[in-house]
Amino acid sequence: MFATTLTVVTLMVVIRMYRYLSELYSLFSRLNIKGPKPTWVFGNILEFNGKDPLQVFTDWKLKYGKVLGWFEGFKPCININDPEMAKEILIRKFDCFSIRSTYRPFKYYPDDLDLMNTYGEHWRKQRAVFSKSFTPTTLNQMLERVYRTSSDCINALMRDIEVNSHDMNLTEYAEVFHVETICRAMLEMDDKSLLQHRDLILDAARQSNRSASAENELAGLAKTYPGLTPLLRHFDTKNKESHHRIVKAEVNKQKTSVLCHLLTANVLEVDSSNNMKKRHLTRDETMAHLYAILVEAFATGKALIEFLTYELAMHTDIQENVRREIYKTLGDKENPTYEDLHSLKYLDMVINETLRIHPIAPGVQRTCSEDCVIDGIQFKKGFIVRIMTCTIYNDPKIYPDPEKFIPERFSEERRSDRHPFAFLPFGHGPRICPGYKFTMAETKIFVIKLLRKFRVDISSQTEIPLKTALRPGLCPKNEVHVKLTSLH
Ligand code: HEM
Repeated sequence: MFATTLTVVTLMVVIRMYRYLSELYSLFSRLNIKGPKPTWVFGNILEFNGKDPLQVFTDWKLKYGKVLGWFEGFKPCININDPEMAKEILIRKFDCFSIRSTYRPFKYYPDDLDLMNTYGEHWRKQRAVFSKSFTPTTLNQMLERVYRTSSDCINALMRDIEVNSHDMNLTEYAEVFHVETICRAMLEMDDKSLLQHRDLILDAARQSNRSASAENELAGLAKTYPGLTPLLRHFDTKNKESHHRIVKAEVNKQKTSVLCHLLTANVLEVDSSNNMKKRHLTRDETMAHLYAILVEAFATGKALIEFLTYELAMHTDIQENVRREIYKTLGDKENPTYEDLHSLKYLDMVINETLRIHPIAPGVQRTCSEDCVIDGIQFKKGFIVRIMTCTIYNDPKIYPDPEKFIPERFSEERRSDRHPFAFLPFGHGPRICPGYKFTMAETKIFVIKLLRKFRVDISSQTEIPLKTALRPGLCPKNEVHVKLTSLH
């Protein structure tokens, strides 16, 4: 009797599973959305084995067009390879796509409260507070502290070039420059606190990005099968430990900029009697924002400096144009203001071209929160939607000779000929990266200081072409080496 019941139950489970899976994996053909054929349980993830994921996305675009559907394990995903559709999703239909799907599978409290991971009313209120940390006035105050850090970095390079026969491992300096910039400029840490906390912060940022890296099989498994995350997170030990260390660390609460703003800002809320009341951010909300700044800003900003310096070394004529613009626009002014930095138009173009060729954020991700139709395509609640900036950037119809480094593509004239959503290095719409003005300013300061002191060339150790990895943003896979020669 028991054996018969067991057989019947097993059979029913198998039939249900079969029905569920055949319905799931035929979803896109029923919706008339083209895409690679999925295999059961794995979906299309096996196609990434041993390949560059961005190349796989490009190949799919060439084969299936501007919108395609595929499966990450059991999760239905749609890739958007078209600027107009990107605009619909990020702006016009924002209410259906306001949720960001996570790309850091292992999160620890209070990360759930940061901007990356929240949505709805909570996100809207926190975002309003966070954005106010980056007004022109606060940016100018922060930049003063970036100058100090960049001067320290350039002095260290000056000191070390003799020892290293001019071949420099730029990655080491970019990492330290970047973490010190965040600590000094955004958290207004003094030298003593910096000495005390720098390594802790550096370790937390490294571990968080390592944990979410495409090279980490544990993260891959958790992203593909989110149901396994509670089990898998037990193995994410280094990231968890460094996260807890930093969340518990006491930060200087008296004199800080972004931190000070977050500590004193108010959010408006409706209380139980339906009255509006103001309240400060909780300690955990503040900590969540600070942690997000550290890990988001760290890897992206460091990668931008590495990619940019590599391109300047590869194209010394462009480097010379940038140097000329710096002297022509700023003269000998050591510490230009935020507005001065804005007038370096050619440098802007060089940075933008760097972000096009090396898309640090190769996609902008959303989860569809309600069924909707765009351009005849049916988006169902729960779909993961990725706007594939990388496939738009290497489309020869949008960017002719896409493999060539041509800053002039970003002149105002040439930009106005293109779709405004053909370039989205920091996303777009209400969820656009709140740190982009700071990043652009910080990167420009680094370049100004670097090019005033050194000529940058490739060295015998420069990897050409540069190999890249997704950790979780696009970054150089190995250390970036360049040759520096003092100009004085
Ligand atoms: C090269 C540097 C950077 C790149 C390429 C970059 C890129 C991006 C992108 C593509 C998004 C998603 C936007 C969207 O969904 O529409 C984003 C969001 C975000 N970024 Fe950045 N970012 C950079 C630097 C920074 C810095 C310096 C900070 C720190 C202040 C930061 C903090 C954030 C936060 C908190 C969000 C979430 C915003 C929200 O959902 O409301 N990022 N970033």
